[in-house]
Amino acid sequence: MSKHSSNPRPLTSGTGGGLKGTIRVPGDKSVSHRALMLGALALGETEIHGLLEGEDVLRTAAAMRLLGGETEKGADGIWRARGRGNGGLAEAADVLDLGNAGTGTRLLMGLVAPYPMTTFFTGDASLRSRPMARVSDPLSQMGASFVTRSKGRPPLAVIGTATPRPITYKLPVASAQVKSAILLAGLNTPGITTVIEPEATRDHTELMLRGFGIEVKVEETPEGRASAIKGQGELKGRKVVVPGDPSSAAFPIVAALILPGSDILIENVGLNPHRIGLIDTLVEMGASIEVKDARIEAGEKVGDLHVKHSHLKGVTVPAERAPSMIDEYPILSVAAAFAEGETKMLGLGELRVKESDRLGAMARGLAACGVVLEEGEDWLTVKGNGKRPKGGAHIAVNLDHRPAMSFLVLGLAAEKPVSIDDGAPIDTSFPGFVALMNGMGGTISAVTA
Ligand SMILES: O=C(O)C1=C[C@@H](OP(=O)(O)O)[C@@H](O)[C@H](O)C1
Ligand SMILES: C=C(OP(=O)(O)O)C(=O)O
Repeated sequence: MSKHSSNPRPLTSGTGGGLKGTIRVPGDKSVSHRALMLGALALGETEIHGLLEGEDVLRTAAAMRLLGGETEKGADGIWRARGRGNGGLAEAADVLDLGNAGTGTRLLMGLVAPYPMTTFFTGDASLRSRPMARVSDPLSQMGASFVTRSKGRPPLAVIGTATPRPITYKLPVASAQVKSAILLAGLNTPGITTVIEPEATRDHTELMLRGFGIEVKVEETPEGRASAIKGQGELKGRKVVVPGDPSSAAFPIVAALILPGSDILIENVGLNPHRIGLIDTLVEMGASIEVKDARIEAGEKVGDLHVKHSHLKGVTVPAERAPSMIDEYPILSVAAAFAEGETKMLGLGELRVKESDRLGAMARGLAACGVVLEEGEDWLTVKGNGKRPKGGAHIAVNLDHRPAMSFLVLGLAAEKPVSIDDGAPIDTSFPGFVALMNGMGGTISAVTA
């Protein structure tokens, strides 16, 4: 049975002309969660410019308030946060409902673990099906204990510890969420907590902890990249500037590449080297994507992207690239459907445990749109013929924003319109998606009964 939100919003997209214009996408979701968590813990005021006001992030703001921090949006549009300093979280008087957000849940599980208090977590039907043992296993080694539903799924309770122990933990899966949960637990743990990752993942937590005044050392070791946090330092409020989310920019980028006549500029996109695997892959496929005015803002690399319609060729995307584009495979598989030749995407096991089974969802939905493909346990091969796919399918998105946006982008350039059963989940990461796409000439509309 498919899952949808309490107020489902069916949407459809039909073939339109090329996209034109200059746009900005909303703030980076990963950076926004972290800015609220650290800001609402730190001493003094943190100003957050460009916070993503998506549902996932607003849930983190509410959770931090329940844990004793302050987070509010000012009349000037700037978010301000203030806390009681490291070690200063208070027991939440209610369940933390993180909605659809795996990042919010897993990072907060780490943040609350080194406190002598119990914290309850729940979320929507998607979140309640996601594996959390990957986080509770290392946090148990640090002294916390857990009560969960079967297979470690939420609702769950974190029973924190008054005497946390630092650990050195080698990640069994390439996951920035697991790494971050351990580093955030290390924040209120005496001594040095170290995470070793065989494959480097996004480093927003390490960069931001440093920005707040915490000592974090990162070094390459024979076993992988080791990130070590010195616990119980003080966090000092600061100014955070959130870049545009490259995972959101991915949708207008691919839409412009597959729609003939498109020529767009996306300003102020985050270009952290651990997030740009999609851009590298699309350029290998022959995409015209030019980075302009690359600069560093508040510790993160950003730039403007000039994207023009391009003839794409199939490529092999190696498994090692997966951490740097993990959320971008749904939209890459759409680009691949318009390319000439086979695109092989390897190392996709983690896609099975996102907001939905994204590998299965993309394979089923693309096939329904007439795309020839092969699906393996952790790989997908899309066999493009250089022509636009038929489209004409109705897709159930199962509370998952990225397949939802991906299939709407496919419909913009397919032979026949594509519809999705529920566009509401898009608001978790990309509020204003439909208006932004239509403002450039896109043709996405509500399906009326
Ligand atoms: O740390 C983060 O902010 C994120 C890490 C990734 O998850 P995993 O760590 O589970 O790969 C990604 O899919 C998610 O959207 C955001
Ligand atoms: C996987 C994602 O998010 P999360 O894990 O935070 O739910 C995503 O945004 O694609």
